[in-house]
Amino acid sequence: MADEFDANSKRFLVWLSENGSWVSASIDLVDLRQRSAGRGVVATKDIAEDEALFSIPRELVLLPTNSNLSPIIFEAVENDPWLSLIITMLHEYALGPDSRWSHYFGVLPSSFDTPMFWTDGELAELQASPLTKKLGKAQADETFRVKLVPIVKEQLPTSSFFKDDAEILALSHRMASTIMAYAFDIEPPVQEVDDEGFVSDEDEEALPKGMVPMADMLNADAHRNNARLFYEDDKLVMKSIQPIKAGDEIFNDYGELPRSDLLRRYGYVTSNYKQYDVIEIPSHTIFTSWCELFEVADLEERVAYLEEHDAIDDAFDLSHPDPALTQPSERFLPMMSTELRMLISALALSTEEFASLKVQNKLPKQNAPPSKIISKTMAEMLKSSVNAVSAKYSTSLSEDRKLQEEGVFKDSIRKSMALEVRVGEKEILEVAAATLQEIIDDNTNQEDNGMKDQGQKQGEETTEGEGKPSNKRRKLK
Ligand SMILES: C[S@@+](CC[C@H](N)C(=O)[O-])C[C@H]1O[C@@H](n2cnc3c(N)ncnc32)[C@H](O)[C@@H]1O
Repeated sequence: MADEFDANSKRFLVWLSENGSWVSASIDLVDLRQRSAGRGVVATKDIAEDEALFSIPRELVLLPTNSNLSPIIFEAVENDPWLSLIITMLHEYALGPDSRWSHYFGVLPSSFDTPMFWTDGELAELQASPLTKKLGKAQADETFRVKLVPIVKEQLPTSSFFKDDAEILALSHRMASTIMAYAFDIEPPVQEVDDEGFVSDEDEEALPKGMVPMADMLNADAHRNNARLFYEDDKLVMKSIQPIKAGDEIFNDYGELPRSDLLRRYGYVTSNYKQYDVIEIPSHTIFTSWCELFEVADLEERVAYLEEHDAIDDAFDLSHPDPALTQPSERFLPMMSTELRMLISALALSTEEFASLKVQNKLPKQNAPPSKIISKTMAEMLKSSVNAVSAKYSTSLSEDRKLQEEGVFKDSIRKSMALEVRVGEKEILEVAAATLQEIIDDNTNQEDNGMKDQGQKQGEETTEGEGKPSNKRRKLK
């Protein structure tokens, strides 16, 4: 097996050089399967910053416009970058040895560890991770069945290669997953930029997706990024962005992805991405917590107003706190997205304040000090939401940590990755709940002291016991 793996790597490198590419003698394509990383690129000599590592001519990029397929085929999918590239890859794959890219296919994967391909038992180990709702398998099946299958059968010159619809569907998933983990957005030779040197979002969205041989052999590992792809007129050049020592692996940048996204898109996780982890708090959970804790007569009106101002998402991310900060409110603030801050600020307004905001057609100000931005009221509501999300997982963080220590999933890379993802999410939930409790306990918050006095005047309690939302609701001023 090792022989075939190595032979495919060698054939691929020969193919590159025979087709106008250049690969530096200071790097090598190596076998990293021992640490479950497939192939990777390493430095064989010390490399200076800004040194070219390899260059690939633009014609060698596996791209719809570089194939010999008619543009009419791509118009049938409205030139969608994903679908166009899937069609191109299906066609080139079907051509077999007659494809210009056949030796490239020899180093591309035929199976994946992304959750899209997991069994129900493996998926169950993700428990309540929001990742389970993002896989979109049924939707992808539907798109492939409705849009791709008819094109492949009726318009591809290689249609006879495909045995039946099921094979087209399976290969479409394989190509889509390859694109997800390997493709690049291919910048054109000349790109229009605005006065400040930025490409417009529309132009960026419209970029075609393409498979860049060799550039996609680079693995990634959060802060270990030491190379980057540069788009030149006639070629794409990978360059070092810092000095690299002989023997070190060369890493591209896949972005600041939470481990759940790393798993969904690339089928692997490493603890180096822990810093980017997030947990989603669904907006309906926030509204439910709010209504359970407080009387908000005009919740629907507030939600409608915020929706009108595009300030409501289906869910809001919570990320890791800034441990360097000492005040709980200061620490918690960076955990919240601006959108979540906006939402809770708007919900916490009194009826009069909200009415005035509406008259001014504005959203709540976000420039108050942290202790004002996260009042006790908000902390109670957020903590109740965080607890509701935690309760959806079937095991606790300490139980999961024990499972990790015992290595219960050591024979299943997929289950152990699921465990790592859910542990990361539970860690954020735990730290969020603890920090929010600190804010609640912080009696220096003038605003909440005022509200508590008022609440007591009405003969109502605030909260019952440690972290439990009161079942007696409190009026918001
Ligand atoms: C762009 S490809 C990189 C080349 C890939 N290793 C190969 O053998 O084809 C992306 C894939 O590489 C793997 N990968 C990337 N970085 C990794 C890492 N730090 N650890 C383990 N696997 C990694 C994942 O399977 C991912 O889907």
